[in-house]
Amino acid sequence: MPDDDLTPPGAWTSPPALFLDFDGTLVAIAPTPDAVEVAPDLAGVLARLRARLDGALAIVTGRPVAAIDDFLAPQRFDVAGLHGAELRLVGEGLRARPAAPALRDSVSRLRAAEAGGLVVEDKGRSVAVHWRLAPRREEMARIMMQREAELLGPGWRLQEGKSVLELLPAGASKGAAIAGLMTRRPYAGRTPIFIGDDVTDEHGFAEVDAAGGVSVRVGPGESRARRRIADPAALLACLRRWAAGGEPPFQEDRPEDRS
Ligand SMILES: O=P(O)(O)OC[C@H]1O[C@H](O[C@H]2O[C@H](CO)[C@@H](O)[C@H](O)[C@H]2O)[C@H](O)[C@@H](O)[C@@H]1O
Repeated sequence: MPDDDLTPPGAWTSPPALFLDFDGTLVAIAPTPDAVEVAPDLAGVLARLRARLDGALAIVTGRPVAAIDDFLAPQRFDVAGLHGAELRLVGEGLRARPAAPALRDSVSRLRAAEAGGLVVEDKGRSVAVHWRLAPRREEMARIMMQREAELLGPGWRLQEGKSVLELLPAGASKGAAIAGLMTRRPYAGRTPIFIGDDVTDEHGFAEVDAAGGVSVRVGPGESRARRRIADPAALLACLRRWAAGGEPPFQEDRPEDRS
């Protein structure tokens, strides 16, 4: 995206609501899903930031809510999981449609075909096949997942990601998840900021742009996001400053906010 498309949004007209992706955004990409390294102060920084934002901070992720709870323990955050197919607000129970028995059959078939470094990630209400450790198996993974999508039918969709393809309930998207949260307290009436790094985050960028908010892409690559930040380490440094009482980032077109 050329620099002249990085339109400075100007000062916010209302206080911000912060929506954060997890993998590739709050933690660096790792070889496998369970190998990510969470900075020891990440959960504390997010908790302090949430207090500064009067509670208006949520994680919007492809991970299950339970995985985010584990990574950020003992803190609990509002989490839209599985690209929006799950929602759990702090102090409330998990909201999600019932797990689909047909997906169990898909997981079994995918596991039976799991070979040569492909990783099948069973997320309960969705399933992902990763080829990061076996790039030459990408085509095989795509064929397997396309077949499962056809078997499951129109209630399901495929989601592209970084060296991964996921099967999700068709209505789930990060844009819909952010739109839903923006109708609730304490998010309603605020300026939404969404920070993410991947194809699935483009739905979220579109949603916050349409709502007059701020879309921020972490790292390089084509994106509709209007702002850039170099990598998860740069973002964490920025969130630390904000949580510690510094000026909110992404209000002006500041060079340090861009890669
Ligand atoms: O929406 P996100 O929070 O960014 O989650 C998207 C997917 O992230 C994970 O996979 C990605 O990160 C892994 C760990 O770095 C990496 O090994 C993999 O190649 C990436 O695709 C996670 O495993 C998925 O469940 C999430 O949907």
